[in-house]
Amino acid sequence: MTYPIPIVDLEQFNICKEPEDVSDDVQHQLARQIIDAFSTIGFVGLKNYGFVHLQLAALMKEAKTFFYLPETTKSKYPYRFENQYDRGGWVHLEQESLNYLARPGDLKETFDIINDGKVWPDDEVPGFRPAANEFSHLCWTLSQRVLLLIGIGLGLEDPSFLKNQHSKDGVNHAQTLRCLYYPPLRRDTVIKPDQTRCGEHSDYGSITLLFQDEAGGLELRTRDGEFVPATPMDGVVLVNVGDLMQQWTADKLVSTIHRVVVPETKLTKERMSVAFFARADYDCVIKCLDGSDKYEPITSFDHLSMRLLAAHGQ
Ligand SMILES: O=C(O)CCC(=O)C(=O)O
Ligand SMILES: [Fe+2]
Repeated sequence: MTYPIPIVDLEQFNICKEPEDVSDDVQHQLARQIIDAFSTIGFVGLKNYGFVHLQLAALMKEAKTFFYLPETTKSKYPYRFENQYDRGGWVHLEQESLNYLARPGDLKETFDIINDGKVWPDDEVPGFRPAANEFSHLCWTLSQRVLLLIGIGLGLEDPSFLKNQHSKDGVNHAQTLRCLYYPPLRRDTVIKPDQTRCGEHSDYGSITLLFQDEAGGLELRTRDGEFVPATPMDGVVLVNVGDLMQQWTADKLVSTIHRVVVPETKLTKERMSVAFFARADYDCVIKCLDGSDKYEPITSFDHLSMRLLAAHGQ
């Protein structure tokens, strides 16, 4: 089977290059490729995007050190969603169902980081915070590049409009870095009906950058309704459209359902991934860019709150 996701080479416009040094032709060509992918399958694979896997390996190592800690230690850092300024932390196994129609919960643990988090396991894993902050910064920079290409590709009057709604910091910034750990399953583990590593869902925000290790298991649903594997490729980051971007573009760009299945073999292999969710600033009102009223305007914060509460069974 051919790989279901188009791969785009970002070498000429990677994050080490200044946009003003890159010709309009190159930018428009890349923008077209991104829009083609985002308006059909909803995912693109980027290679040569400008940072190496050293930083990813460093973050995964620190995150694993955290996930390997005893439950009693990890529960000192529980996931909270108090308000827009105070959320993040550790989600335990089976706590969250990304497919919120299916309970029981997903066979995964996560650690979410927002606003440099208030909750950090600095005593136990001192290298986690610096590795995550460095990685988050690189991801934000890359997400800005992709948002600029979307603005160019959509022919917006101000091509920077979308990227300028995604601040790096400040009270309204909403970017989240999530480390996901899928523990090994024992041969005698009872997997409950409908239970999987990560339930089928579409992402909530604007775009997601997804870095996977080599374990595999990610699948996405094509327009024919069939799930196909999105096997990890060395040096490729997957970028996909979230629901709020679909709404913003009045369905020109599409968010695609995906999931992580329990492998049929190698059950005892662990899996790790890192997702960076680029979300519009909390106070940004999302109104259809084409001027239509296809969707009611909603703030980025209201949309996110609704989706997070559903995933946590509330
Ligand atoms: O772990 C993965 O590969 C997918 C995670 C995911 O889809 C998500 O967190 O939204
Ligand atoms: Fe996802």
